[in-house]
Amino acid sequence: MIRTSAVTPLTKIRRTLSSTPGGSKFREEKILVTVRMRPLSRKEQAMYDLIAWDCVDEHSIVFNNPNHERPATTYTFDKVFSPTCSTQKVYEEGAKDVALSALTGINATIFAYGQTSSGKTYTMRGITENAIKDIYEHIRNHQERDFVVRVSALEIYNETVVDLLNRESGSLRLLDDHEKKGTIVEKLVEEVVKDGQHLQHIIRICEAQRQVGETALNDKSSRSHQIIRLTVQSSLRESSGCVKSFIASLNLVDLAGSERASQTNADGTRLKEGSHINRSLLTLTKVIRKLSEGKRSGHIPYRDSKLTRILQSSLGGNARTAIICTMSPALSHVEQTRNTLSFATSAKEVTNNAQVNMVVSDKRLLKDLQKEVARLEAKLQSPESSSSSCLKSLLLEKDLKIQQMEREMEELKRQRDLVEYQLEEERKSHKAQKGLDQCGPSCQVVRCLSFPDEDQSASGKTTPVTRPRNAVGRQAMVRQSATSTDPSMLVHEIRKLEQRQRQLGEEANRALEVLHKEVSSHRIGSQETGDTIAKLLSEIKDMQAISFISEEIVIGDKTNLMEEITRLKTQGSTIESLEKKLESVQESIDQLVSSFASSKETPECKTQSKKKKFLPFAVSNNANMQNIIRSPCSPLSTSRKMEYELENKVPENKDALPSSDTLPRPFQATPVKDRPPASQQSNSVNVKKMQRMFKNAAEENIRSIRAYVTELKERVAKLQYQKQLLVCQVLELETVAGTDEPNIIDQSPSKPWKLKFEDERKQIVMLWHLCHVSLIHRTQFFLLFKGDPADEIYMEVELRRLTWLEQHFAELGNASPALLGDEPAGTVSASVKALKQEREYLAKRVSSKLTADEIESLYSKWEIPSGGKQRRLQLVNKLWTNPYDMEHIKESAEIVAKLVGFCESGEQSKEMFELSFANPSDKKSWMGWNLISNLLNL
Ligand SMILES: Nc1ncnc2c1ncn2[C@@H]1O[C@H](COP(=O)(O)OP(=O)(O)OP(=O)(O)O)[C@@H](O)[C@H]1O
Repeated sequence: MIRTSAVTPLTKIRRTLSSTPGGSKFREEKILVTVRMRPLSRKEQAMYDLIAWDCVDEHSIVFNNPNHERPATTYTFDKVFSPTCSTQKVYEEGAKDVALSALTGINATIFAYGQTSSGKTYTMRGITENAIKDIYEHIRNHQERDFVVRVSALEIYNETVVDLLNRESGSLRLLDDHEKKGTIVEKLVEEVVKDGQHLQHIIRICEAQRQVGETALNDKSSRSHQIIRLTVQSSLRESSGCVKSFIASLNLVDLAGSERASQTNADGTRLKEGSHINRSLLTLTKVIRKLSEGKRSGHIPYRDSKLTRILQSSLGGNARTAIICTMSPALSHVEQTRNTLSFATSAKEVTNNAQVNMVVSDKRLLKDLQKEVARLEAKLQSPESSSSSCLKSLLLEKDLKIQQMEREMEELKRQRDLVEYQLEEERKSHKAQKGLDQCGPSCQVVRCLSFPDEDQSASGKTTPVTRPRNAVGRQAMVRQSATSTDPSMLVHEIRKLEQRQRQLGEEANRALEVLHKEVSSHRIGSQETGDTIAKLLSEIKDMQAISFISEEIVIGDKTNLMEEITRLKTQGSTIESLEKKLESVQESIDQLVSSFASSKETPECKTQSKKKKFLPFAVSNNANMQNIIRSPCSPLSTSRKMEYELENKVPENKDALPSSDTLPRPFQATPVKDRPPASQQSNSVNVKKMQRMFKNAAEENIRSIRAYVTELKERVAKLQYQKQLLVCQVLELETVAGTDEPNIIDQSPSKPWKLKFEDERKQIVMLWHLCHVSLIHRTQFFLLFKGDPADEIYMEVELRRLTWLEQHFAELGNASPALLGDEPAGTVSASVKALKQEREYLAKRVSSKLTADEIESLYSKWEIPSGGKQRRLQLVNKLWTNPYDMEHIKESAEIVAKLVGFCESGEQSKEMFELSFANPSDKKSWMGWNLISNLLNL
């Protein structure tokens, strides 16, 4: 963290223009950067959000760290406007000067930048209104000049440029304007404006045309970037008769706001819009960052987005530019606000090179010429001009007039070239002069245009370093892990997990092969059953193919962790496919079970098929699975519960178990000893009995495979969880390795555990909310970890995992649709969908898990209107919705716990959070196999 200059007097910070000798023909100046903080919104107030920022003076803003762990970060800008500042003041001090440059032939751009709902549209509306008022006042006060004002307006929506004055023209093309080194929007309509009122009217029409949509953060969120361009041309006929015109454009830009899908709850269209918005803002940020580094000559990625292409001349080019960065004061938006302030800090360093755009008005002369010609022609056609002599003289007069005008035009063109030549010469001499200066050219610009304070210049740093929350907040922990964890160990652990993943697939395969043999050798079940098992086999083989890991990769000391992470990231989809395959295997098994069940007619079988309804993973519950499987600790996802519900028989003959060491114990073929000898098959009673016996054995086998697949799913989920942990651990290691900043956190006195626990719990609750984590997972975690000192490691790991997840989601939000495939940011929307399904699942359990009295008292406590529809779902939809209110969280957890039958049970449950990376084979063997082996001991 770097402390930027504190209080700087306005006179110093006003980064004045350098004008050329002999008049202000061109100027080099830095972008004027101001920051406006809006008041807390109603929503933020209702959520008891805290104010995280202080405007300490007119130029500085400081982060109010609620934890008071570190010295506050101060950011300094040309002007900082507190929540009580009026838009009039923002205009006067942050935009007016730049806006009115357009009246003197200098291009100007004013834009608002900031997170969604931070107040960009609100601010730009006021700026535009005030600018229009001042422009027309200026026109009234300068009657000696002729003014022509034209307006055009466009929006960039999902990377498509649309004319707001003529939507019908569809998507507009951008063309390069080589002469002006800018971009032309083809076929963009320009309206000539009559007066201020007319202009306001046109702008209102444009606003109504703009793409606006509702998001969780803003009821009327602008979903596009809007650019209103006013072109002002003013002409003056000088005493010499020469007409000189100034022509310049004023761009009023209201950008769409950067957003996090997790905060806006964006889905479908909104999500797609959001990713386009974020992508073009990312390009804008890159352009600003490059320009701020003084890389004007290097490649600046203007062409990477339509926004930067259109604004090219306003970013480091021929224009004066003012940026108003808008921000929310809320603590919940602190990360986004930091990003905005970081953007603003870079923008401060960008230098523009504005020029006076003077035109010698050929067009005006042509107009005069046309008028004159028209007059003469009219005269020619009049009855008085019928005589030939008159006609001849008129024609002569006309020719003379044309010749005279052509000469005049030539002269004016010559004068224009001369002026341009002089300007070019002035520019060159100005540059040469700067080159002679001891400090060098850039130094002079800095000295004259900006005034960094002594601290900054001494340190050589002017940009406050903003880190991601996790990197700052948990630096101490990272340091610890950095010293205690060997990177190659981590890679090794990752490989071990992957190895285990493959083994699981192989085990499932072997189990199915046994079953297949069983079914075909005893002709149990129908042809369909055999087919289903064959399908299962191929599915599990596919699953193995997916999880195949190249053996060629050698784990050495020098393993490149970043490469490892990249590989793991690309495997994200592999794990997803594995989950899908498991889903499909589960479905096939369910079909198999039902085909067996339907072929049985015995009463005991009926009982079994009834029992099947209570199995947690019946086909009808598959939708819930996706959600549940994401959480490694959901009580419903444990196969144990299912096994308890399976019919269990006491073994009668343990010796009968075949000893195969290639198979997991329970999955042995039906004992040969128990098979009916061929001679006995004539005895119909015995045959029936035997057949029933085998049928039972096969059926139990299928059930056990089902339980096994469930277990597999759970292990895959755990694997994914462990991978997440490893990935973030490796990333943190890399971050720590790549920084040479002093460890600020390490120096601060450590907090008492109780306070730290409360603080971390709040962060975890917030991250659960932001990442749409399963409610069952939240409940279990919340109820299990209550501040015991031994919980510290679990808390840290959960926090890390969630922080990583949140960043991952945010990156998905920034990624281009091309990278994300057909459904952008699929993981975020999948999480939202899964959470919705989980709520529906929980709602279904309300009647069976709570008494009528309990339900009624909950309805009244949670304000569910009587007589309303789907009251159970309404109730569940209210659970876990307010991450700021710990009482609400506690009550929500208690209700969810009742609904899923979760009871707090010490260490064993905690173990489900799988913190150690010990080889899974070192752990207790899976209970399921023992149970199944008992079943086979008929
Ligand atoms: N300075 C302010 N004072 C009072 N209210 C404000 C201020 N700035 C913004 N608001 C209010 O905050 C809400 C969001 O503002 P606005 O729509 O301008 O945000 P935005 O940054 O343009 O959002 P988006 O990027 O989603 O379009 C609006 O209701 C607006 O009236």
